[in-house]
Amino acid sequence: MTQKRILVVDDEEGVRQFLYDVLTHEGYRVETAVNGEECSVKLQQYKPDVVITDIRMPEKDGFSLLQEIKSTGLNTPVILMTAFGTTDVAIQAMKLGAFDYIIKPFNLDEMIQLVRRAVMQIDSVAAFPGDTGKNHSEVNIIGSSPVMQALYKDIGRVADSRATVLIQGESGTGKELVARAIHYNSSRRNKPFIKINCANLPDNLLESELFGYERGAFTGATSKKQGKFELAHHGTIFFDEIGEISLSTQAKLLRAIQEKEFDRIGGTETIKVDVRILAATNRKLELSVKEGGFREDLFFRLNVVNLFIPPLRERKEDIPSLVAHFLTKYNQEFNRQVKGFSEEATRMLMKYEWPGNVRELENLCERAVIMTRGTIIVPEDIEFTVGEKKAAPLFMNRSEQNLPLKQIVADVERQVILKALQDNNWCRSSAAKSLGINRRSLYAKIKELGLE
Ligand SMILES: Nc1ncnc2c1ncn2[C@@H]1O[C@H](COP(=O)(O)OP(=O)(O)OP(=O)(O)O)[C@@H](O)[C@H]1O
Repeated sequence: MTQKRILVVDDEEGVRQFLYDVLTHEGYRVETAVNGEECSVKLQQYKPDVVITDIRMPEKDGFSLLQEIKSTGLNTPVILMTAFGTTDVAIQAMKLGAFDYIIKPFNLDEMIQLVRRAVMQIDSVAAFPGDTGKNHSEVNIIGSSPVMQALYKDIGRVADSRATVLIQGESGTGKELVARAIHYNSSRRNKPFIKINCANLPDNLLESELFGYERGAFTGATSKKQGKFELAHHGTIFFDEIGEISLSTQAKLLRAIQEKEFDRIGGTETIKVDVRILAATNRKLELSVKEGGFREDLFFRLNVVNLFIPPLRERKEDIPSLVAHFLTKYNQEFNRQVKGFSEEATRMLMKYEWPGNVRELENLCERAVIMTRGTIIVPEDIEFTVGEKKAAPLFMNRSEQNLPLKQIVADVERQVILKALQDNNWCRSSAAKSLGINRRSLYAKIKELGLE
């Protein structure tokens, strides 16, 4: 077997030397380059089987190098190294066709395994479309746990394909965020991303939402209406809670997906569309298929690629970065300067099981930013939706703090409204109903209290 050649590119001498020693010891022929320019020259001269390159380098960085290699049609696997494992870097790396990326400081065995895999797959590396545009991701997915890193890689891999993706995960794990990340990292990014929530909509309404209708199609159809399928032309349509649709709508949806065409309700003309389909569910759809509640053929159509987002309790190491992200977000929104959680409060966050996942954590942070008196959030400011610790009634806390009555009332209103919105899945009309006020009053309160 011929000795495989590895080219290591890094502007840091220590890293070059280290990889040189380790990989030579593993039996590879190793060559090094100090920057992207030198690498370009060595690619020609040396024809490496695998390239390992740092991302951040002056002038020509790892991404440019990767693009250069891909644009010449070479199948050489490129392993990117970075000290910053952000979502964007991960998605971009995989999207541009990196074999993999590794976060510094890395573990020796991890790198050796990676190189072995790259060498083994030299001739079968998947070719990725070389989108040279900048990353338009408008989606900030936080979390650097191994499972989330793997997810970013998958997003990068599937983004630019037309493949239908089924995103599975418990409620509040970030399925919609992932759907948006796929759209904004695809070539459809400048076209519409249309979401349709399949839950809570009766059949006829869902169908008219999806396919639109002609004037006079039914009582009340006073003018023609375009459906979401038409509106999403050239873009992406995202079916949230797909597991909730009835068997009869499933049949119509299957036709639209399969044939890429449909009829408006009451219409005679067949409309052709080009849409990318993404769907999400917090149910085990496989189970619904078995039980006869979900069509197997539709399931297979949707489940071309399956992405699973693990619940937050299985990736608690992501909590600190999520908390930091939400504190920044809500400090800005409510013009507060909350610095963080006290030690005890942090312990509570890490101990809790998060049945409502990231959404629950976000709501907790939002509420805590609003409610805390100081700049550090203490256990009293924390209220879990389910379990652990129930905060003392807010009114008691506030009145004991000698605050002006107006502020106490506003704080209480804020808390009660937030809770009602949360309990009603952020549906304002249901929240208004549960609060016993009309929708308009709720809107006015939301505005007045800065909860928009
Ligand atoms: N990894 C993450 N980083 C930052 N924000 C997140 C993350 N995951 C979820 N969120 C936030 O949590 C909230 C819930 O996320 P999202 O709506 O995407 O969840 P979901 O799984 O689609 O929920 P559901 O099943 O209830 O529709 C959103 O406000 C989203 O921005």
